[in-house]
Amino acid sequence: QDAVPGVVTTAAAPAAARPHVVVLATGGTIAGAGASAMNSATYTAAKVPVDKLLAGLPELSQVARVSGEQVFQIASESFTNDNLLTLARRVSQLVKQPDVDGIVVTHGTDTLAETAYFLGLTVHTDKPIAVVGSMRPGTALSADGALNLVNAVHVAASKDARGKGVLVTMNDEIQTARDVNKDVNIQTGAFKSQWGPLGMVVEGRNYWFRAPIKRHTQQSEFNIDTIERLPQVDIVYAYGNVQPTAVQALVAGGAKALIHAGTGNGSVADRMVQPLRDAQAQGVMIVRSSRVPYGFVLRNAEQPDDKYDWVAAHDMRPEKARLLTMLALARGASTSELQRMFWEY
Ligand SMILES: NC(=O)C[C@H](N)C(=O)O
Repeated sequence: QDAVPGVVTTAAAPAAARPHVVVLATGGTIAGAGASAMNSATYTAAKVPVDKLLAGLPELSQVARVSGEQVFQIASESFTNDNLLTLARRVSQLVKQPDVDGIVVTHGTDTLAETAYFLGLTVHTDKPIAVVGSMRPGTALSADGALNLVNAVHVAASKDARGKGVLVTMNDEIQTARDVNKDVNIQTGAFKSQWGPLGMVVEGRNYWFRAPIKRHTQQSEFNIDTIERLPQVDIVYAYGNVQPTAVQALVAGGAKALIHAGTGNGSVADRMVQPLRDAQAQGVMIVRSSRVPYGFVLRNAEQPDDKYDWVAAHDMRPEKARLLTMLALARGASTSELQRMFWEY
């Protein structure tokens, strides 16, 4: 292939010189199987073991030396904090090995963006980490997992992906873990970022158009190697006629912080303000995010954050705000430190 400035392909390298990529499999639809080829949405996730997934893709050997590890075999809606810690610790161990050049994590798409963001916040490396899933099981017509996985291995094997943090490779796009979210619950073009993808991966070449600006991996103040536990942080959802029942139950259940998924610009219903302040009086940090997927929550707009000592989650979706807040609390961060983190990560 002709050289293209800023573009790297690994496809032509001799076998011994090919980069070593470890595929850590966690389950999801990319390891799913349905009853018939017509079942694109009705199937069982987390069925196919990683060895079988890799054996079904001889194309991978053109891209990298690939080894697989089955870390979990679960649908990603069932991911827990313990799963996050176990996975991040394994990634952190592997990236320290000189014989490992990049990591791929195969994952269900439901919480893929959360795990990818968590890895980007906690694993210190400049080696590429590509998180990938599929919207259709491998048994379906036009299954998307095979190409998504080949693309992920290619990105993880690429020198030009180094230092860009954790990347998500779905539907030929390369997205930064921080910005990407699952925004469509059916269809292969499900992952979107309101700030746009970083680039595309097409036929074994990466095409980059931008780079992440926020702190991640090597510049992160969080480090999985020193995190023992994650404190309980929960989410309360806003809607018409909302009542304080959920807030009170979550506080009673031991929440150390609550992410309020408000309406509009992180708005809080008048009858919810006092219950949230009562929770705060019991030591629970309050973070204002929004159930609206795009835009961002402005500090002191809609609610007086300075006066109440509340934190604005900026453009973080509630579920990602939960992850940053857990990591902040694990470090004993104050509300002003957590606010700084929302601007920086
Ligand atoms: N497409 C998928 O992977 C969805 C599945 N529920 C999962 O997250 O495991």
